Amino acid sequence: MATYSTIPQGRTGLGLAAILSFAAYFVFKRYEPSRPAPVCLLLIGIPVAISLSTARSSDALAAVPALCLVYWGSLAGLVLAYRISPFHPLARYPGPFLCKLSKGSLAYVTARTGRTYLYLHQLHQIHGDVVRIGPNELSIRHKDACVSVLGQKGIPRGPYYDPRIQDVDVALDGIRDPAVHAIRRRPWARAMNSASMKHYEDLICTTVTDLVNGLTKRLDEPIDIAIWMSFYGFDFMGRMAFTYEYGMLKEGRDTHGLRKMIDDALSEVRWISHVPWSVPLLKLTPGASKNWDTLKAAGAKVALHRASMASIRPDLFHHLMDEEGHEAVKPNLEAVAVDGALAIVAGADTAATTLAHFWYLMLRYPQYLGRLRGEIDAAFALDDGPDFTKQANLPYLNACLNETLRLLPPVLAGLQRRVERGTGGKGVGPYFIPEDTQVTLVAYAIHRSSDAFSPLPETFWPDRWLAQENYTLPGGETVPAGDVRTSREAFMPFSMGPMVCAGKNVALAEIRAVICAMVQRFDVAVTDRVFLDKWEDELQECFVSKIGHLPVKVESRSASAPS
Ligand code: HEM
Repeated sequence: MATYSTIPQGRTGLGLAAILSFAAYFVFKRYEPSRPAPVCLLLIGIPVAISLSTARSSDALAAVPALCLVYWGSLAGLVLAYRISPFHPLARYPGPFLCKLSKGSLAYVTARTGRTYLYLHQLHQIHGDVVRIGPNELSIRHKDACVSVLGQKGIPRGPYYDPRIQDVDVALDGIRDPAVHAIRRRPWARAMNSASMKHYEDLICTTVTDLVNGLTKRLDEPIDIAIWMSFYGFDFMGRMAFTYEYGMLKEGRDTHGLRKMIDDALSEVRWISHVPWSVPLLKLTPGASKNWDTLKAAGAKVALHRASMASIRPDLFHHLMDEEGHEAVKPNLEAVAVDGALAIVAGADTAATTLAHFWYLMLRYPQYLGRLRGEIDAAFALDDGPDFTKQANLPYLNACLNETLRLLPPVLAGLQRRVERGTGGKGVGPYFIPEDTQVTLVAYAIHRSSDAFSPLPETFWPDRWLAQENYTLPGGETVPAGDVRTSREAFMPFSMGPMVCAGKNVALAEIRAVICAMVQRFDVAVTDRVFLDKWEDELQECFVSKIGHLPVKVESRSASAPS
């Protein structure tokens, strides 16, 4: 019996499919279509059209599978062969074979383990400062790359940010076009000016008092300090962003289930930034982004609640809604609601993670706490309210905080930029990056590179941030200043340049205030060292971090405390 491939029209059809797959390949390469309509047209429309036009009408349907197989097979073959060929512009860079073939490989690592930051760090240890982590993507660890990639004259965001494009509007952190981003960033700049900061400082004081009261009520009881730090982060952000009371510190529990909601939502979609073209498929799959939708709705609900109130005081919402009328075009509420949800995740979660990491490191290396406590005691009497300027200038406090953010930055990996087509390429540190290439900077790996931070780049050693003539290493050995390298230009926990964290100053102020208040009043003792041992093993990356539990006992500060 004649099959489709043995009849003359069939052979014509298969030949046509192979030829048109070449054409489709060039269309994909040149225009990178990502919308469902053109993608479906190119992937399904063409083989179906060939079968309809070449098969006898009675065979047309039966011919579709054979044509699709030939068409897709030759298209995939072309794409993969080019990606590993010596003609590819990134051919000379080392990296895992599967990563060169597809970003699906990194998406898989992220989905399965959440430890992409560690995987990329290890790749850099094997291959050096530049690793090919995708068909068109390089991860660069060189200390001089950060400013050229992220700085004022840096590179626009890459497709990693595309999944953040929401149904209604895109949050600030998902905007890739630098001009559009600059417009949307203006209200954030007003929201973070010095007048606004004064207002937030009052809110920090109130929230720190709630934290101290909450902990005082639970003295000597086992508590999870990581959870308490997130109560603080959420209570503060609720007040600061929306004049909203989450009331977690007062009640001593996650009143809105936010911690779990964020963990579930971000774990569910963490892989998707590596394969942003799959967003439309995800949207078509019922329940695939259920937790993410729940989180968005929770953020929007608080924003809409705030919208129902009059302009009462200069919270973040007041600026984002432009209640003072600075902008010619009034912002729409949906966009502000999306930015509000962003503020809760980007603001509350990151600050809480930093504080949890700080306590983990202090419990693991208690030798540093005494010196920190001595500095804080000398600067403030216990009853003094927080002096934000003084706190910002305490050298050892800032050294401990920087060292925490260096070793365990809340955004562990994932700052991606793209050298756009038509730019002719870009010099990044000592490298030339061809156009059409994505560049990823992994804070976790850069911060642990010995070119940027030495000696002991993997060790918690706050002294590296202090200006000294001689340094005593953790092991007791003394080294001259010339042997200590601390590359501030490679320190990027908040990113840098035009897309630097919009809440950096407020985050630092709220974190320092908590550390000062707690270190002066309490001793924190770990109840089970197993949790200290597990802490870094349980750390996962979901753009922000997913952290574990840290059970401790908080005690009233004893006279015998180290000082
Ligand atoms: C320790 C705490 C924090 C850390 C480590 C942190 C870190 C970061 C990082 C790495 C980015 C990505 C920038 C990029 O894509 O290049 C970012 C963006 C952002 N952060 Fe933070 N953040 C913190 C706290 C906060 C707080 C408290 C707020 C709000 C009050 C906030 C609001 C934002 C916003 C709005 C963006 C998007 C900026 C833009 O696209 O222009 N962050 N943050």
